[in-house]
Amino acid sequence: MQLGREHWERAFSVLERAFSLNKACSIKDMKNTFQLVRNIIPPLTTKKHKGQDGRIGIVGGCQEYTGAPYFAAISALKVGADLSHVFCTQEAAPVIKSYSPELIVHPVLDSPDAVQDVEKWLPRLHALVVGPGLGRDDGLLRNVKGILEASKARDVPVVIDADGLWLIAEQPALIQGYQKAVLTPNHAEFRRLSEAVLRDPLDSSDPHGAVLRLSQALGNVTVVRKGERDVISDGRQVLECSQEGSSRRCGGQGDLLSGSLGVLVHWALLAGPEKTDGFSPLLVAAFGACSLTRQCSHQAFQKHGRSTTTTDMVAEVGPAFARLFES
Ligand SMILES: NC(=O)C1=CN([C@@H]2O[C@H](COP(=O)(O)OP(=O)(O)OC[C@H]3O[C@@H](n4cnc5c(N)ncnc54)[C@H](O)[C@@H]3O)[C@@H](O)[C@H]2O)[C@@H](O)CC1
Ligand SMILES: Nc1ncnc2c1ncn2[C@@H]1O[C@H](COP(=O)(O)OP(=O)(O)OP(=O)(O)O)[C@@H](O)[C@H]1O
Ligand SMILES: [Mg+2]
Repeated sequence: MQLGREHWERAFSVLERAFSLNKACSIKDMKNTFQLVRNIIPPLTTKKHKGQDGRIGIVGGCQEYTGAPYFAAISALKVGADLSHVFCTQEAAPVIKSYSPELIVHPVLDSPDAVQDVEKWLPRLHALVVGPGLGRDDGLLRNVKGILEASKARDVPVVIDADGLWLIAEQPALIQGYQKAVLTPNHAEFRRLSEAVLRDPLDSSDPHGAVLRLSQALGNVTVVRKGERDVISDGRQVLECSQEGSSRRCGGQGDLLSGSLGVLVHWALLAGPEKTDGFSPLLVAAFGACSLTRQCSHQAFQKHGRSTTTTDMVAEVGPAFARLFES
């Protein structure tokens, strides 16, 4: 299909808004970063079997929070994963199952055998997203510590979000130097993490530097600081994503981001650095998830305005993905 001038002008302005690398970057660089995300997306063919495009696990879901793991898990499927597992507490499981028949739900997180119960699934999972709706119960966090250690031992990529970041702020050594980890803190989580790791009050005058320093202090773990602009760093490079989103700040948008990122991390690592042109695959995956989440927010807000909720954004994942990465 021939794309018209208007399409390219619109795409160009999206790219301009969406990308900057350490403040200095050319238009070519901007186009390239979206192109790098496109490069990691596996083609849809008739030759694949179920599971090949992603088997993602979400660790979270407790008495108080059932929406967060649902949003993360359903977003992973909508981005293009084949199977999405949720490992949650016993009482959260029937609730999460009832939201969607598409999710595989394991009521194991508060069992005495939680670590073994999750560990036996690890060889079949491509990435874990740890934290959405986990809560801060000491017993659950002890189990999650064991799950993280088992994931590292098996080289499983992990995205750590929400209450998973509470655990990392308490015990940064758990993730120190693990090259297949991405942390996705919001405003409060970033402050907590940064002050715990760097043992200094957060310098709010230098948002790029603050993310760079945290990533370096954690041994080049990739950090995505969400906010008005998302700042992403692997301790070597800094990317900023300011794709147009919306002014709605309803809960759950970060869960959509972390679930999407679980899939993109798997795709990026599978594609390898030759497809990401010298950028770390995890940086490219993170840029993809940030721009996708913000585009979902933008599209949902255009339809629903102030009443926009995360469910409306989930419905936009397919169209937003196609618009950003497949047009
Ligand atoms: N439907 C659900 O089940 C949801 C559950 N959630 C879960 O709720 C738990 C707690 O997550 P929270 O994100 O509330 O974490 P926290 O309990 O650390 O709270 C963060 C606080 O920071 C404030 N804040 C956020 N952005 C700010 C900014 N820019 N400036 C100043 N203050 C700011 C928020 O109002 C909130 O009070 C997690 O397990 C999370 O996954 C959320 O994901 C939202 C949806
Ligand atoms: N002020 C803002 N303007 C535009 N987009 C924003 C703003 N703050 C956050 N976002 C976007 O909203 C999404 C979620 O970020 P947020 O900081 O709300 O995460 P969160 O608090 O973890 O969400 P959740 O409620 O799922 O836990 C990200 O894509 C981020 O880019
Ligand atoms: Mg969150």
